[in-house]
This record gives sequence, C-alpha cells and structure tokens, in this order.
Amino acid sequence: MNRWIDISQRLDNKIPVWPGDSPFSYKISWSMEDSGSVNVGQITMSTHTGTHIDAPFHFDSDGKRVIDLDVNLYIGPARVIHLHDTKSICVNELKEHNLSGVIRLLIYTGAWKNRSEFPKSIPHFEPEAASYLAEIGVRLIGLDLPSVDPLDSKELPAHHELTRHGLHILEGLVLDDIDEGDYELAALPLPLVEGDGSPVRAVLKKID
Ligand SMILES: N[C@@H](CC(=O)c1ccccc1NC=O)C(=O)O
Ligand SMILES: [Zn+2]
Ligand SMILES: [Zn+2]
Repeated sequence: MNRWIDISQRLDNKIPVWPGDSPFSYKISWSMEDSGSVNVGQITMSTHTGTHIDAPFHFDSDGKRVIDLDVNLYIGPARVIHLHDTKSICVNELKEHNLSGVIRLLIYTGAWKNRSEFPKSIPHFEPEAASYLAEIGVRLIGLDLPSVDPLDSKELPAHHELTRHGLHILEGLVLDDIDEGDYELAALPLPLVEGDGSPVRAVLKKID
C-alpha cells in the first residue's frame, strides 16, 4: 500500500527566510511549570516561509486573499516532473513532457541545494509558459524553489501571468526524493481571512 510522503520543509527557528523578512520563531509562552497543566506555544512567521502557497493579494492589492482560494485546488491528482539544471522553466522544456490531463504540476529543479541557507539565485518560471500550461488545463504549479520569479524581481511577472491565466502557486516544496510520475497531493492553506500567503503541510501519495 502506498503511503503519504511529506514534501514540506520543517519549521524550526533556523529555517531560512526571504532576506529581511521576519524570522520564524516558535516558543513556549506559557509553560507547564507556569501554568501547572499545559505547554502553550506561540508562532511568529512570515506567510512566505518554507513550503507555502501565495494568494494573489501577495502581489495585487485587489487580489484574492487566502480564505478566497478554492480548497479543491490543493487536494487531488498531481504530476511530478524533473527539470535538471534548468536556467529558466520555459515552454520548450515543458514540451519535453507529456502533460495532457495534468491539473496540478509539481516541478523538481534541484536548484536549492543547501536548505539551511536562503539561495543566492534560482531558476525562474518564464511568464510566457503560463498561457501554455493554462491551455493544457493546469491550475496549480508547485516548485522546489522559494519563488517563481527571480529573487531580485520587483515586478514579479511570473506571479502575475500565472494568476492572470488562473494558475495558483505553491512554493518551497522538498522534492529531492520524489520520482517523476503521478501522485495524490494534499497541501492545504490555513483559513487566513486576510492572508497574502499561507504555510502548508504538503504530502504526496504515489498513484499506481
Ligand atoms: N514573491 C516571493 C516572496 C517575496 O517576494 C518576499 C517575501 C518576503 C519578504 C519580501 C519579499 N519580496 C520583497 O521584495 C514569494 O512568493 O514567496
Ligand atoms: Zn510566496
Ligand atoms: Zn511566490
């Protein structure tokens, strides 16, 4: 029987974050000793830490908040493909894979090698590829990278083009041990009413 595999980054106080962004912190705000009965923790984090989804509000002030996103996007069949040593994720590279019928596409690049540090540069998603994926019927794109755009991009063209074509974004996956193929995915965001993004626990189960 196939088992669920965790493809999420672990959240501890050392997890690297976007340069200048709030560090992740978990601490016990009320300890067993203080309370006499329970440990109660407190989390402080940026919504773009580790494995997370972006809501359109992240890059468009009129865009959907996390609570407005359809949960059905984040649970269901997904295809994993490998694009080794890619400089940028473009239509030509995507065309080397048969993506017919794919709704959720997860891309392994292997470019974020040292997970204890935020990467200096990453391959980016070519904005032109958004319409190509939308025509196939892809609705969710996931990557093993902290962003779909170059790290120094202020315009965020890939984020905008993906959203304009109805694709949703999942970032910071850990796909190192995942073979190409078909899986069930679950990567649900939290019900953040004002959220621009949300951490997710992303898991995969191989489909035979
Ligand atoms: N677009 C990136 C995040 C991002 O751009 C960012 C995240 C935290 C703090 C600052 C950021 N961008 C600043 O220009 C993402 O989607 O996760
Ligand atoms: Zn993000
Ligand atoms: Zn993003």
